[in-house]
Amino acid sequence: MSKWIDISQRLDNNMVVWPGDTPFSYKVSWGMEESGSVNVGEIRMSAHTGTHIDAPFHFDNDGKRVIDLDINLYIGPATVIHLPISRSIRVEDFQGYNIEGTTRLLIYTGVWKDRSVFPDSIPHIDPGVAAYLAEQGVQLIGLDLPSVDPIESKELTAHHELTSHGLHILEGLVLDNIAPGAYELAALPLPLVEGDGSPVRAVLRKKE
Ligand SMILES: N[C@@H](CC(=O)c1ccccc1NC=O)C(=O)O
Ligand SMILES: [Zn+2]
Ligand SMILES: [Zn+2]
Repeated sequence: MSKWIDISQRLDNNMVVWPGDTPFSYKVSWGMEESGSVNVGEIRMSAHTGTHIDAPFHFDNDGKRVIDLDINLYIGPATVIHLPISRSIRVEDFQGYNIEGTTRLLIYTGVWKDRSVFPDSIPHIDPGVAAYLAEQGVQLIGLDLPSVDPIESKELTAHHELTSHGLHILEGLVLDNIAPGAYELAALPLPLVEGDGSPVRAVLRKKE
């Protein structure tokens, strides 16, 4: 059996987050000295920090919360493809890949090179891609980018289109050292009852 590979961003107090969003912070709020026995940490973060999933409630007041999402989509066979492009991701870009029957599709763009700076422009998912991928059987799309829409977008067209075609969104992956191919994925959200998103520990294992 090959080993599990971590494809998650590390969570530390210096990491970059969406412009204007809650900075990530971990601190020991109840230390050994005070408690007499243990260190107890406190985490403060946005649900859209680092490697995370979106729940439809993020962009739709009537949308599903994290607890309502089917956990089966976040574990299982996944295909990694490389689309090293800085323009938008279009239906044509998937020609030449056999993704038919792929439930979980992870896309490496390699565009977000310097992780110490939040990108001011990213390739977004073009209209039409959601319908095409849904037709191929894709139910989860993951990218090495902080969003599937342009950073400045307020309409979040791709988020809405993907969701209306039954595709679940996984963002902020680290796919730098991952060759294209067939893998197993695990990227489970936390059981956040009201969550609009959730951090995940995303891992991949090469299929034998
Ligand atoms: N759509 C992005 C997050 C996002 O749009 C956002 C995150 C935190 C604070 C503001 C945001 N968007 C504001 O227009 C995401 O899916 O993670
Ligand atoms: Zn998000
Ligand atoms: Zn998103």
